[in-house]
Amino acid sequence: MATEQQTPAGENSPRAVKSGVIGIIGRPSAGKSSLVNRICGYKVSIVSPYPQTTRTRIRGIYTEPRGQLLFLDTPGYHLSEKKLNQGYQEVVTESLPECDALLYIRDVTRPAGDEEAAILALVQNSGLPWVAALNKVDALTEAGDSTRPQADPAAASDGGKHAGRGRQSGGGRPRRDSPEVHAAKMAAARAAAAAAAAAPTPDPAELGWTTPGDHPPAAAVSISAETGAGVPALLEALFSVAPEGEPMYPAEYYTDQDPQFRIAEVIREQAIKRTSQEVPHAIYVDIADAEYDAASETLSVRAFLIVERESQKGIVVGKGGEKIKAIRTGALRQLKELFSYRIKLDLRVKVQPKWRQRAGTIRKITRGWEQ
Ligand SMILES: Nc1nc2c(ncn2[C@@H]2O[C@H](COP(=O)(O)OP(=O)(O)OP(=O)(O)O)[C@@H](O)[C@H]2O)c(=O)[nH]1
Repeated sequence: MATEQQTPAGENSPRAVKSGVIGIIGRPSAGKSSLVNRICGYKVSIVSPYPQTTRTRIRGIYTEPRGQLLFLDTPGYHLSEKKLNQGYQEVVTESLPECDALLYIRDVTRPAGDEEAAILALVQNSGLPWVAALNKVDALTEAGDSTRPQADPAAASDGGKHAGRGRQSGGGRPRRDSPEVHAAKMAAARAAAAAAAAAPTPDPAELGWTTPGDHPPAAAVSISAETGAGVPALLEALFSVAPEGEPMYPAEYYTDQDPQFRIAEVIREQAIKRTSQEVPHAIYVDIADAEYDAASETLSVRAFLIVERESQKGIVVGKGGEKIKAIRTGALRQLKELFSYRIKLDLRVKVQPKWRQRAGTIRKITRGWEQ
């Protein structure tokens, strides 16, 4: 199967001098997924308002002339407040053998409580080199300091998750732009993202950050995953702690997930977004087959949206098939941005009672872990 679309950084196809696995650690909602998506420039983690959406530990890969960074985006949704310390311990312990360095992300808009102290202690006790990112400085700006960089309202509306990519705006049926308009919009978005990234951020000391403990970070950088401010300085720090080495993946990869898994995730995200609250956890996507035709550069995919009950099927199919059509169209729009080749999608809904209790099915939907 063909590889996924090149990242802007991948166009340079550099000879990497640094190659590091960076474990991202931080409280739930600190902005871990937003930052990985911002750095990698493409959607890596799926985003939804429902908890426990992230079923797998998803990696983002960033390649540029300085080298390659592989990010482990640790899911935090499922950790109850009570179990938080224990949960993080497990995440850190599981991740440690794979990591060369840690990136600790702190949300500066939330007061640091015991949980933050516990996470920070784990990071320090890991013995690994680490970098601190003080995130969401744009929110402080919005609170009243006009000397600080303002959030880009366009980026703010989607949490920066679609950075640098053209998006449809407004309600109603989205219109497709002509190639010229699309190119102009992409160029404007890239320029805006570059300006935002270069915007000054406050000194961490101004935010009340003091170097903690006896294993301090290699650097502390204030950033906004949403606007991109401070992200170049953060990358500089991450490359400084990454070991020298050959790249782990080809430069054009931005995730090591299997394309079929990514397609399934995109379809699932669309289904979650477009169905009512009781359905999301009852949905999984099975890719029945996927065949690539090199001549037409087309991947033909047959996929099933699987639900547990007939009533759920009715919801997912919608009146006159409206809902499933919208899910399919929405998924195709996303996939077009993620893959360099064309994707044909045959999408159907199937009832499979109690699929959540079947070991084989569970293995299938969590296979992102096993790659
Ligand atoms: N204002 C502002 N909001 C941000 C920023 N980064 C992330 N957010 C918002 O914070 C919320 C949580 O962001 P995520 O990226 O999902 O956080 P996470 O750490 O991956 O969350 P878990 O997966 O639950 O651990 C979302 O609503 C984001 O839009 C930022 O730099 N500024």
